[in-house]
Amino acid sequence: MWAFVLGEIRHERALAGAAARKDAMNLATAFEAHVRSTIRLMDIVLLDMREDVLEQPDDFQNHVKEELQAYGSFVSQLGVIDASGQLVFSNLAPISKPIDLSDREHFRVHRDNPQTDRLFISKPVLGRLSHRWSIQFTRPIFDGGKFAGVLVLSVPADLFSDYFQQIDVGANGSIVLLGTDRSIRAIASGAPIPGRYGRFKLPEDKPYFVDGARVGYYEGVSWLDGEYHLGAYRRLEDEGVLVLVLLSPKDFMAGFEEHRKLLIVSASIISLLLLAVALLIYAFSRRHFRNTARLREAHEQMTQLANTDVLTGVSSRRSFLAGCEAELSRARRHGEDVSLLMLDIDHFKRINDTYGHPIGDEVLTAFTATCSRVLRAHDLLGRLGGEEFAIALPSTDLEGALSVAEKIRRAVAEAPIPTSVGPIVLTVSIGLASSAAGRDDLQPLLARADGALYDAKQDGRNRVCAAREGEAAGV
Ligand SMILES: Nc1nc2c(ncn2[C@@H]2O[C@H](COP(=O)(O)OP(=O)(O)OP(=O)(O)O)[C@@H](O)[C@H]2O)c(=O)[nH]1
Repeated sequence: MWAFVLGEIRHERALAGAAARKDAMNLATAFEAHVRSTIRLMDIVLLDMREDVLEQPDDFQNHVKEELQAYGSFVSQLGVIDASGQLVFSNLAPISKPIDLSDREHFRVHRDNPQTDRLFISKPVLGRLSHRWSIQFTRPIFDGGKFAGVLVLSVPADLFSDYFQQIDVGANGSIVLLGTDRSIRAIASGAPIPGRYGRFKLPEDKPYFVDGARVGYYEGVSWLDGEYHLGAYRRLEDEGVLVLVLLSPKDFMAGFEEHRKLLIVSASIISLLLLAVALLIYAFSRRHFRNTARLREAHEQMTQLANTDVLTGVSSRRSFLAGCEAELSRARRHGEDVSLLMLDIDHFKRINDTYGHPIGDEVLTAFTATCSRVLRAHDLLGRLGGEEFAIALPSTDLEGALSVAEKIRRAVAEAPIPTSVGPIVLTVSIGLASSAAGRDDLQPLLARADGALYDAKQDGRNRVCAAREGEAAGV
Protein backbone atom coordinates (compact mmCIF):
# COMPACT_ATOMS: atom_id res chain seq x y z
CA MET A 1 0.00 0.00 0.00
CA TRP A 2 2.81 2.42 0.94
CA ALA A 3 4.59 1.65 -2.35
CA PHE A 4 1.37 2.66 -4.16
CA VAL A 5 0.95 5.84 -2.07
CA LEU A 6 4.57 6.93 -2.55
CA GLY A 7 4.34 6.12 -6.28
CA GLU A 8 1.13 8.17 -6.50
CA ILE A 9 2.75 11.10 -4.68
CA ARG A 10 5.78 11.01 -7.01
CA HIS A 11 3.48 10.87 -10.03
CA GLU A 12 1.29 13.78 -8.83
CA ARG A 13 4.37 15.89 -7.97
CA ALA A 14 5.68 15.38 -11.50
CA LEU A 15 2.24 16.25 -12.94
CA ALA A 16 2.01 19.46 -10.83
CA GLY A 17 5.52 20.50 -11.97
CA ALA A 18 4.70 19.82 -15.62
CA ALA A 19 1.40 21.74 -15.37
CA ALA A 20 3.21 24.72 -13.80
CA ARG A 21 5.80 24.79 -16.61
CA LYS A 22 2.99 24.71 -19.16
CA ASP A 23 1.10 27.52 -17.36
CA ALA A 24 4.26 29.65 -17.16
CA MET A 25 4.94 29.24 -20.88
CA ASN A 26 1.30 30.01 -21.82
CA LEU A 27 1.38 33.17 -19.69
CA ALA A 28 4.74 34.21 -21.16
CA THR A 29 3.31 33.74 -24.67
CA ALA A 30 0.25 35.88 -23.85
CA PHE A 31 2.38 38.64 -22.30
CA GLU A 32 4.80 38.58 -25.19
CA ALA A 33 1.86 39.22 -27.55
CA HIS A 34 0.62 42.03 -25.32
CA VAL A 35 4.05 43.67 -25.01
CA ARG A 36 4.72 43.29 -28.73
CA SER A 37 1.40 44.94 -29.72
CA THR A 38 1.87 47.76 -27.17
CA ILE A 39 5.36 48.47 -28.50
CA ARG A 40 4.09 48.33 -32.07
CA LEU A 41 1.34 50.84 -31.23
CA MET A 42 3.86 53.20 -29.59
CA ASP A 43 6.14 52.93 -32.61
CA ILE A 44 3.27 53.75 -35.01
CA VAL A 45 2.52 56.89 -32.95
CA LEU A 46 6.24 57.80 -32.97
CA LEU A 47 6.60 57.35 -36.73
CA ASP A 48 3.43 59.36 -37.33
CA MET A 49 4.63 62.19 -35.09
CA ARG A 50 8.09 62.19 -36.63
CA GLU A 51 6.56 62.86 -40.04
CA ASP A 52 4.73 65.86 -38.58
CA VAL A 53 7.83 67.22 -36.85
CA LEU A 54 9.62 67.29 -40.20
CA GLU A 55 6.76 68.15 -42.56
CA GLN A 56 4.54 70.50 -40.50
CA PRO A 57 6.80 71.93 -37.80
CA ASP A 58 4.47 74.91 -37.32
CA ASP A 59 1.34 72.84 -36.84
CA PHE A 60 3.17 70.18 -34.81
CA GLN A 61 1.85 71.31 -31.45
CA ASN A 62 -1.81 71.03 -32.51
CA HIS A 63 -1.21 67.72 -34.13
CA VAL A 64 0.40 66.37 -30.93
CA LYS A 65 -2.63 67.46 -28.95
CA GLU A 66 -4.96 65.52 -31.30
CA GLU A 67 -2.81 62.41 -31.21
CA LEU A 68 -2.49 62.43 -27.45
CA GLN A 69 -6.23 62.81 -27.02
CA ALA A 70 -6.62 59.66 -29.12
CA TYR A 71 -4.15 57.63 -27.03
CA GLY A 72 -5.20 59.05 -23.69
CA SER A 73 -3.49 57.67 -20.62
CA PHE A 74 -1.13 55.43 -22.65
CA VAL A 75 1.14 58.40 -23.26
CA SER A 76 2.29 60.67 -20.47
CA GLN A 77 4.52 63.02 -22.52
CA LEU A 78 5.74 63.65 -26.00
CA GLY A 79 8.98 65.54 -26.34
CA VAL A 80 11.53 66.57 -28.89
CA ILE A 81 15.26 66.75 -28.12
CA ASP A 82 17.49 68.63 -30.54
CA ALA A 83 20.82 67.38 -31.89
CA SER A 84 22.70 68.87 -28.91
CA GLY A 85 20.53 67.11 -26.30
CA GLN A 86 18.37 70.08 -25.26
CA LEU A 87 14.65 69.49 -24.76
CA VAL A 88 13.01 71.81 -27.26
CA PHE A 89 9.43 70.64 -27.06
CA SER A 90 7.15 68.97 -24.51
CA ASN A 91 3.40 68.71 -24.64
CA LEU A 92 3.35 69.09 -20.84
CA ALA A 93 4.58 72.69 -20.62
CA PRO A 94 6.33 75.30 -22.68
CA ILE A 95 10.13 75.11 -22.31
CA SER A 96 10.95 78.21 -20.27
CA LYS A 97 14.47 77.22 -19.20
CA PRO A 98 17.02 74.90 -20.82
CA ILE A 99 16.67 71.23 -19.94
CA ASP A 100 19.74 69.22 -20.92
CA LEU A 101 19.00 65.58 -21.75
CA SER A 102 22.24 64.85 -23.57
CA ASP A 103 23.23 62.40 -20.81
CA ARG A 104 20.08 60.28 -21.21
CA GLU A 105 20.64 56.86 -22.72
CA HIS A 106 17.66 57.28 -25.09
CA PHE A 107 19.39 60.37 -26.55
CA ARG A 108 22.92 58.99 -26.65
CA VAL A 109 21.93 55.72 -28.32
CA HIS A 110 20.60 57.61 -31.36
CA ARG A 111 23.29 60.33 -31.41
CA ASP A 112 26.03 57.67 -31.31
CA ASN A 113 24.42 55.60 -34.09
CA PRO A 114 23.35 58.29 -36.58
CA GLN A 115 23.08 55.77 -39.44
CA THR A 116 20.53 53.62 -37.64
CA ASP A 117 16.86 54.44 -37.65
CA ARG A 118 15.42 52.13 -35.01
CA LEU A 119 13.04 52.18 -32.09
CA PHE A 120 14.70 52.38 -28.67
CA ILE A 121 12.92 51.50 -25.43
CA SER A 122 14.57 52.91 -22.33
CA LYS A 123 14.57 51.58 -18.81
CA PRO A 124 12.27 53.50 -16.46
CA VAL A 125 13.63 56.97 -15.76
CA LEU A 126 12.40 59.77 -13.50
CA GLY A 127 11.28 62.64 -15.79
CA ARG A 128 13.10 65.93 -15.30
CA LEU A 129 10.03 67.85 -16.38
CA SER A 130 7.23 65.40 -15.50
CA HIS A 131 8.87 64.15 -12.27
CA ARG A 132 7.23 60.78 -12.96
CA TRP A 133 8.71 57.37 -13.65
CA SER A 134 8.31 56.59 -17.30
CA ILE A 135 9.64 54.40 -20.09
CA GLN A 136 10.84 56.28 -23.15
CA PHE A 137 10.03 55.05 -26.64
CA THR A 138 12.34 56.96 -28.97
CA ARG A 139 13.14 57.36 -32.65
CA PRO A 140 15.89 59.53 -34.17
CA ILE A 141 14.93 62.61 -36.23
CA PHE A 142 16.88 63.21 -39.43
CA ASP A 143 17.13 66.44 -41.36
CA GLY A 144 18.59 66.08 -44.84
CA GLY A 145 20.00 62.72 -43.87
CA LYS A 146 21.76 64.17 -40.82
CA PHE A 147 20.98 63.42 -37.16
CA ALA A 148 18.76 66.28 -35.98
CA GLY A 149 17.50 65.08 -32.63
CA VAL A 150 15.28 62.51 -30.91
CA LEU A 151 11.51 62.16 -30.70
CA VAL A 152 10.51 60.87 -27.25
CA LEU A 153 7.24 59.21 -26.34
CA SER A 154 7.01 58.71 -22.56
CA VAL A 155 4.81 55.95 -21.30
CA PRO A 156 4.00 55.58 -17.57
CA ALA A 157 6.30 52.95 -16.09
CA ASP A 158 3.18 51.32 -14.61
CA LEU A 159 1.59 50.76 -18.03
CA PHE A 160 2.88 47.19 -18.21
CA SER A 161 3.01 46.42 -14.51
CA ASP A 162 -0.60 47.57 -13.99
CA TYR A 163 -1.69 45.16 -16.70
CA PHE A 164 0.49 42.35 -15.30
CA GLN A 165 -0.88 43.01 -11.84
CA GLN A 166 -4.37 42.05 -13.00
CA ILE A 167 -3.22 38.53 -13.79
CA ASP A 168 -3.21 35.96 -10.99
CA VAL A 169 0.15 34.20 -10.95
CA GLY A 170 -0.19 33.19 -7.28
CA ALA A 171 0.74 35.09 -4.13
CA ASN A 172 4.43 34.38 -4.68
CA GLY A 173 4.62 34.51 -8.49
CA SER A 174 5.93 37.37 -10.65
CA ILE A 175 5.65 38.71 -14.17
CA VAL A 176 8.65 40.73 -15.29
CA LEU A 177 9.45 42.74 -18.39
CA LEU A 178 13.23 42.87 -18.63
CA GLY A 179 15.59 44.69 -20.96
CA THR A 180 18.29 42.60 -22.56
CA ASP A 181 20.57 45.08 -20.74
CA ARG A 182 19.44 43.21 -17.55
CA SER A 183 17.45 46.10 -16.11
CA ILE A 184 13.81 45.83 -15.08
CA ARG A 185 11.31 47.59 -17.34
CA ALA A 186 8.15 46.56 -15.51
CA ILE A 187 7.27 44.08 -12.82
CA ALA A 188 4.23 42.71 -11.02
CA SER A 189 4.92 40.47 -8.07
CA GLY A 190 3.62 39.27 -4.73
CA ALA A 191 7.20 39.54 -3.46
CA PRO A 192 8.71 42.94 -2.56
CA ILE A 193 10.57 44.44 -5.54
CA PRO A 194 14.24 45.40 -5.08
CA GLY A 195 14.37 49.20 -5.39
CA ARG A 196 11.83 50.95 -7.57
CA TYR A 197 13.45 50.46 -10.96
CA GLY A 198 16.53 52.65 -10.71
CA ARG A 199 19.91 51.21 -11.47
CA PHE A 200 19.10 47.64 -10.32
CA LYS A 201 20.52 45.07 -12.72
CA LEU A 202 19.91 41.36 -12.67
CA PRO A 203 22.82 38.89 -12.42
CA GLU A 204 24.11 38.06 -15.88
CA ASP A 205 24.29 34.29 -15.32
CA LYS A 206 20.57 33.88 -15.97
CA PRO A 207 19.80 31.64 -18.97
CA TYR A 208 17.43 34.17 -20.53
CA PHE A 209 20.28 36.68 -20.97
CA VAL A 210 22.31 34.24 -23.02
CA ASP A 211 22.52 35.39 -26.66
CA GLY A 212 20.22 33.38 -28.92
CA ALA A 213 18.02 32.12 -26.06
CA ARG A 214 14.65 33.20 -27.47
CA VAL A 215 12.21 30.91 -25.66
CA GLY A 216 12.82 28.66 -22.72
CA TYR A 217 12.06 27.43 -19.25
CA TYR A 218 13.79 28.65 -16.15
CA GLU A 219 14.21 26.92 -12.82
CA GLY A 220 16.20 28.25 -9.89
CA VAL A 221 16.50 30.62 -6.97
CA SER A 222 14.93 33.96 -7.81
CA TRP A 223 16.83 37.25 -7.42
CA LEU A 224 13.54 38.72 -6.22
CA ASP A 225 13.04 36.87 -2.94
CA GLY A 226 15.78 34.23 -2.78
CA GLU A 227 13.13 31.51 -3.14
CA TYR A 228 13.05 28.65 -5.62
CA HIS A 229 10.90 29.42 -8.69
CA LEU A 230 9.94 27.72 -11.89
CA GLY A 231 9.32 29.86 -14.93
CA ALA A 232 9.29 30.52 -18.65
CA TYR A 233 10.68 33.37 -20.74
CA ARG A 234 10.20 34.75 -24.25
CA ARG A 235 12.53 37.27 -25.77
CA LEU A 236 11.56 40.09 -28.17
CA GLU A 237 14.93 40.37 -29.83
CA ASP A 238 14.24 43.44 -32.01
CA GLU A 239 12.70 45.36 -29.14
CA GLY A 240 15.53 44.44 -26.75
CA VAL A 241 13.16 43.17 -24.07
CA LEU A 242 12.03 39.82 -22.70
CA VAL A 243 9.00 38.62 -20.77
CA LEU A 244 9.68 36.41 -17.78
CA VAL A 245 6.97 34.57 -15.81
CA LEU A 246 8.04 33.12 -12.45
CA LEU A 247 5.77 30.74 -10.55
CA SER A 248 6.40 29.66 -6.96
CA PRO A 249 6.04 26.05 -5.78
CA LYS A 250 4.38 27.53 -2.68
CA ASP A 251 1.46 28.38 -5.00
CA PHE A 252 1.41 25.75 -7.73
CA MET A 253 2.24 22.85 -5.37
CA ALA A 254 -0.31 23.92 -2.73
CA GLY A 255 -3.06 21.67 -4.12
CA PHE A 256 -0.65 18.80 -4.51
CA GLU A 257 0.66 19.31 -0.93
CA GLU A 258 -2.87 19.12 0.45
CA HIS A 259 -3.58 15.96 -1.52
CA ARG A 260 -0.21 14.52 -0.43
CA LYS A 261 -1.05 15.17 3.24
CA LEU A 262 -4.48 13.58 2.73
CA LEU A 263 -2.91 10.51 1.09
CA ILE A 264 -0.32 10.12 3.86
CA VAL A 265 -2.88 10.59 6.65
CA SER A 266 -5.27 8.10 4.98
CA ALA A 267 -2.48 5.57 4.43
CA SER A 268 -1.30 6.01 8.04
CA ILE A 269 -4.83 5.46 9.38
CA ILE A 270 -5.25 2.35 7.20
CA SER A 271 -1.81 1.10 8.33
CA LEU A 272 -2.73 1.61 11.98
CA LEU A 273 -6.04 -0.20 11.47
CA LEU A 274 -4.27 -3.08 9.72
CA LEU A 275 -1.72 -3.16 12.54
CA ALA A 276 -4.51 -3.23 15.11
CA VAL A 277 -6.25 -6.06 13.22
CA ALA A 278 -2.92 -7.94 12.94
CA LEU A 279 -2.32 -7.49 16.68
CA LEU A 280 -5.84 -8.73 17.45
CA ILE A 281 -5.35 -11.76 15.19
CA TYR A 282 -1.97 -12.38 16.83
CA ALA A 283 -3.48 -12.10 20.34
CA PHE A 284 -6.40 -14.39 19.44
CA SER A 285 -4.08 -16.92 17.76
CA ARG A 286 -1.75 -16.88 20.76
CA ARG A 287 -4.65 -17.55 23.08
CA HIS A 288 -5.97 -20.20 20.73
CA PHE A 289 -2.55 -21.92 20.52
CA ARG A 290 -2.11 -21.67 24.28
CA ASN A 291 -5.53 -23.22 24.81
CA THR A 292 -4.75 -25.91 22.23
CA ALA A 293 -1.43 -26.63 23.96
CA ARG A 294 -3.20 -26.83 27.32
CA LEU A 295 -5.85 -29.13 25.84
CA ARG A 296 -3.12 -31.32 24.32
CA GLU A 297 -1.32 -31.43 27.66
CA ALA A 298 -4.55 -32.28 29.48
CA HIS A 299 -5.31 -34.95 26.87
CA GLU A 300 -1.82 -36.40 27.30
CA GLN A 301 -2.26 -36.38 31.06
CA MET A 302 -5.62 -38.11 30.76
CA THR A 303 -4.16 -40.69 28.38
CA GLN A 304 -1.27 -41.19 30.78
CA LEU A 305 -3.73 -41.63 33.65
CA ALA A 306 -5.86 -44.02 31.63
CA ASN A 307 -2.78 -46.04 30.67
CA THR A 308 -1.22 -46.13 34.13
CA ASP A 309 -2.31 -47.78 37.33
CA VAL A 310 -2.56 -44.96 39.85
CA LEU A 311 -1.32 -46.95 42.86
CA THR A 312 1.67 -48.83 41.45
CA GLY A 313 2.58 -46.80 38.35
CA VAL A 314 2.65 -49.90 36.10
CA SER A 315 0.40 -50.21 33.01
CA SER A 316 -3.33 -50.22 33.59
CA ARG A 317 -5.35 -53.23 32.49
CA ARG A 318 -6.54 -51.44 29.32
CA SER A 319 -3.06 -50.27 28.35
CA PHE A 320 -1.49 -53.65 29.17
CA LEU A 321 -3.98 -55.56 26.98
CA ALA A 322 -3.43 -53.09 24.11
CA GLY A 323 0.34 -53.57 24.51
CA CYS A 324 -0.11 -57.36 24.44
CA GLU A 325 -2.13 -57.14 21.20
CA ALA A 326 0.64 -55.06 19.65
CA GLU A 327 3.32 -57.55 20.81
CA LEU A 328 1.37 -60.49 19.40
CA SER A 329 1.02 -58.89 15.95
CA ARG A 330 4.70 -57.90 15.99
CA ALA A 331 5.62 -61.50 16.95
CA ARG A 332 3.42 -62.77 14.12
CA ARG A 333 5.18 -60.49 11.61
CA HIS A 334 8.65 -61.56 12.76
CA GLY A 335 7.78 -65.18 13.56
CA GLU A 336 8.87 -64.78 17.21
CA ASP A 337 7.52 -66.36 20.40
CA VAL A 338 5.67 -64.36 23.03
CA SER A 339 5.06 -65.46 26.62
CA LEU A 340 2.54 -64.27 29.15
CA LEU A 341 2.79 -64.54 32.97
CA MET A 342 -0.19 -64.18 35.32
CA LEU A 343 0.87 -63.32 38.90
CA ASP A 344 -1.25 -63.40 42.05
CA ILE A 345 0.14 -62.51 45.51
CA ASP A 346 -0.57 -65.36 47.93
CA HIS A 347 -2.95 -64.76 50.82
CA PHE A 348 -2.92 -61.05 50.23
CA LYS A 349 -6.21 -60.74 52.09
CA ARG A 350 -4.38 -61.68 55.29
CA ILE A 351 -1.95 -58.76 54.86
CA ASN A 352 -4.87 -56.36 54.50
CA ASP A 353 -6.64 -57.93 57.40
CA THR A 354 -3.53 -57.95 59.62
CA TYR A 355 -1.92 -54.59 58.83
CA GLY A 356 -4.69 -52.62 57.20
CA HIS A 357 -5.44 -51.52 53.64
CA PRO A 358 -2.75 -48.79 53.42
CA ILE A 359 -0.01 -51.26 54.27
CA GLY A 360 -1.54 -53.57 51.65
CA ASP A 361 -1.11 -50.71 49.17
CA GLU A 362 2.54 -50.30 50.14
CA VAL A 363 3.08 -54.00 49.62
CA LEU A 364 1.46 -53.92 46.17
CA THR A 365 3.71 -51.04 45.10
CA ALA A 366 6.86 -52.70 46.47
CA PHE A 367 5.86 -55.96 44.75
CA THR A 368 5.73 -54.29 41.32
CA ALA A 369 9.15 -52.72 42.02
CA THR A 370 10.60 -56.17 42.74
CA CYS A 371 9.12 -57.51 39.48
CA SER A 372 10.45 -54.57 37.47
CA ARG A 373 13.98 -55.16 38.76
CA VAL A 374 13.94 -58.68 37.27
CA LEU A 375 12.37 -57.66 33.92
CA ARG A 376 14.01 -56.29 30.73
CA ALA A 377 13.22 -52.82 29.45
CA HIS A 378 10.87 -54.02 26.75
CA ASP A 379 8.94 -56.47 28.95
CA LEU A 380 5.47 -55.21 29.83
CA LEU A 381 4.12 -55.27 33.39
CA GLY A 382 0.45 -54.49 34.01
CA ARG A 383 -2.05 -54.65 36.86
CA LEU A 384 -5.18 -56.54 35.84
CA GLY A 385 -7.03 -55.75 39.07
CA GLY A 386 -6.69 -56.19 42.88
CA GLU A 387 -3.54 -58.13 43.67
CA GLU A 388 -3.49 -59.73 40.23
CA PHE A 389 -0.72 -58.75 37.78
CA ALA A 390 0.42 -59.90 34.34
CA ILE A 391 3.68 -59.68 32.39
CA ALA A 392 4.16 -59.92 28.61
CA LEU A 393 7.61 -61.16 27.55
CA PRO A 394 8.34 -60.35 23.89
CA SER A 395 10.74 -62.66 21.95
CA THR A 396 10.57 -65.21 24.79
CA ASP A 397 9.70 -68.91 24.46
CA LEU A 398 8.22 -71.13 27.18
CA GLU A 399 11.61 -72.06 28.59
CA GLY A 400 12.76 -68.46 28.84
CA ALA A 401 9.43 -67.48 30.40
CA LEU A 402 9.77 -70.20 33.03
CA SER A 403 13.18 -68.85 33.92
CA VAL A 404 11.90 -65.24 34.28
CA ALA A 405 8.89 -66.38 36.33
CA GLU A 406 11.08 -68.40 38.64
CA LYS A 407 13.39 -65.42 39.13
CA ILE A 408 10.44 -63.25 40.11
CA ARG A 409 9.02 -65.86 42.44
CA ARG A 410 12.37 -66.22 44.17
CA ALA A 411 13.02 -62.48 44.34
CA VAL A 412 9.62 -61.91 45.99
CA ALA A 413 9.96 -64.79 48.40
CA GLU A 414 13.56 -64.04 49.37
CA ALA A 415 13.27 -60.28 49.89
CA PRO A 416 10.76 -59.28 52.61
CA ILE A 417 9.03 -56.09 51.75
CA PRO A 418 9.98 -53.12 53.95
CA THR A 419 6.86 -51.31 55.15
CA SER A 420 6.11 -48.76 57.84
CA VAL A 421 5.14 -51.63 60.16
CA GLY A 422 8.30 -53.60 59.41
CA PRO A 423 9.32 -56.07 56.71
CA ILE A 424 6.56 -58.33 55.40
CA VAL A 425 7.38 -61.65 53.83
CA LEU A 426 5.45 -62.30 50.63
CA THR A 427 5.07 -65.08 48.10
CA VAL A 428 3.59 -65.09 44.65
CA SER A 429 2.00 -67.74 42.45
CA ILE A 430 2.68 -67.50 38.71
CA GLY A 431 0.98 -69.14 35.75
CA LEU A 432 2.45 -68.83 32.30
CA ALA A 433 1.59 -69.57 28.69
CA SER A 434 3.61 -69.12 25.48
CA SER A 435 2.54 -68.46 21.94
CA ALA A 436 4.90 -69.85 19.29
CA ALA A 437 5.36 -67.27 16.49
CA GLY A 438 2.53 -65.23 18.05
CA ARG A 439 0.01 -67.63 16.59
CA ASP A 440 -2.51 -67.29 19.48
CA ASP A 441 -5.11 -64.63 19.94
CA LEU A 442 -4.82 -62.66 23.15
CA GLN A 443 -7.90 -63.93 25.01
CA PRO A 444 -7.08 -67.65 24.63
CA LEU A 445 -3.50 -66.95 25.66
CA LEU A 446 -4.69 -65.06 28.75
CA ALA A 447 -7.06 -67.87 29.60
CA ARG A 448 -4.26 -70.44 29.34
CA ALA A 449 -1.97 -68.42 31.60
CA ASP A 450 -4.87 -67.93 34.03
CA GLY A 451 -5.45 -71.68 34.05
CA ALA A 452 -1.79 -72.26 34.85
CA LEU A 453 -2.06 -69.73 37.71
CA TYR A 454 -5.00 -71.65 39.04
CA ASP A 455 -2.85 -74.77 38.94
CA ALA A 456 -0.08 -72.97 40.85
CA LYS A 457 -2.52 -71.95 43.57
CA GLN A 458 -3.96 -75.47 43.69
CA ASP A 459 -0.53 -77.01 43.93
CA GLY A 460 0.20 -75.04 47.14
CA ARG A 461 1.09 -71.47 46.01
CA ASN A 462 4.58 -69.87 45.82
CA ARG A 463 5.25 -71.69 42.61
CA VAL A 464 5.32 -71.37 38.83
CA CYS A 465 3.08 -73.44 36.58
CA ALA A 466 3.20 -73.43 32.77
CA ALA A 467 0.27 -74.17 30.52
CA ARG A 468 1.07 -76.82 27.98
CA GLU A 469 1.34 -75.76 24.33
CA GLY A 470 -2.14 -75.68 22.74
CA GLU A 471 -3.82 -76.43 26.10
CA ALA A 472 -7.29 -74.96 26.20
CA ALA A 473 -8.43 -72.89 29.12
CA GLY A 474 -9.95 -74.86 31.98
CA VAL A 475 -8.74 -78.18 30.50
N1 LIG B 1 -4.57 -53.00 49.91
C1 LIG B 1 -5.20 -53.31 48.80
N2 LIG B 1 -5.88 -54.46 48.76
C2 LIG B 1 -6.49 -54.85 47.65
C3 LIG B 1 -6.47 -54.06 46.53
N3 LIG B 1 -7.19 -54.69 45.53
C4 LIG B 1 -7.65 -55.86 46.06
N4 LIG B 1 -7.23 -55.97 47.35
C5 LIG B 1 -7.47 -57.02 48.24
O1 LIG B 1 -6.80 -58.17 47.83
C6 LIG B 1 -7.41 -59.30 48.47
C7 LIG B 1 -7.49 -60.45 47.54
O2 LIG B 1 -7.91 -61.53 48.26
P1 LIG B 1 -8.30 -62.93 47.69
O3 LIG B 1 -8.85 -62.76 46.29
O4 LIG B 1 -9.18 -63.60 48.64
O5 LIG B 1 -6.98 -63.73 47.57
P2 LIG B 1 -5.78 -63.95 48.55
O6 LIG B 1 -6.09 -63.50 49.88
O7 LIG B 1 -4.59 -63.30 47.91
O8 LIG B 1 -5.65 -65.46 48.48
P3 LIG B 1 -5.06 -66.34 47.31
O9 LIG B 1 -5.08 -65.52 46.09
O10 LIG B 1 -5.99 -67.46 47.23
O11 LIG B 1 -3.71 -66.66 47.73
C8 LIG B 1 -8.78 -58.78 48.92
O12 LIG B 1 -8.80 -58.71 50.31
C9 LIG B 1 -8.91 -57.41 48.27
O13 LIG B 1 -9.66 -56.53 49.10
C10 LIG B 1 -5.74 -52.84 46.58
O14 LIG B 1 -5.66 -52.06 45.64
N5 LIG B 1 -5.14 -52.53 47.75
